[in-house]
Amino acid sequence: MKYILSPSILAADFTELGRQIQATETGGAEYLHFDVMDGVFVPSISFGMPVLASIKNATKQVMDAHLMITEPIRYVEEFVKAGANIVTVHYEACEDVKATIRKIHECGAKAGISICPDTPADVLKDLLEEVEMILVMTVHPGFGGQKLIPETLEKVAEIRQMLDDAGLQRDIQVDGGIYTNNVEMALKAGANVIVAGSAVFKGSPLQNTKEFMEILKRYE
Ligand SMILES: O=C(CO)[C@@H](O)[C@H](O)COP(=O)(O)O
Repeated sequence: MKYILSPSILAADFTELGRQIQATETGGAEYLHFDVMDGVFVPSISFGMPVLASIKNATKQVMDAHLMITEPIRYVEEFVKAGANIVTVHYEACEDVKATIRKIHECGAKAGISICPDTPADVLKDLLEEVEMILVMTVHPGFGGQKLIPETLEKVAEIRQMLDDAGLQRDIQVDGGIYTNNVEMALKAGANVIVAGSAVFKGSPLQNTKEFMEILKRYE
């Protein structure tokens, strides 16, 4: 299994964005995470397609868009056009989850499905085969800089078991409150794609990325 770091630019210094993204790429982060918030599904508003479009040609990283928006099917095509290679939508935000996943694939992107901390893992049972990635939120979505909720990692283990039982190889992403001092808890539970915002962008993004990558390499 591949272990990947996906730095969330939500925590970046936007006056230094290009340089900071470059630093994470140099440090070994293969993905770049975009936390898109609409002020409806989550209480905060972040950024949208123009930000992805302006970054698209500035990095070779896989553009990993996490849509924390209501009825994301409405915007899938625009996010893929703006450069998203992976589009992750929330189970709780979709009226028709399967149609939304289909739309992502029709647009040419990989599909991820995400669940909030209070949503049980078994809602995903019929969806695991349909997606390339499952995102288990380790904080309540809406803001960066929160503390990881340890119980969410039990769901990571449960989903990895469900995947193994079904003979499926899928990525499991975790997002929220992940630092170098707790990332191994997530890796041991079965996650292999790590989102980190504050832990990467506060201080030196290059050094922080390298520290994460050293840990991830031990699990390869
Ligand atoms: O997606 C969200 C919140 O909705 C965040 O969890 C960020 O993507 C990660 O932020 P840190 O907790 O790493 O600062």
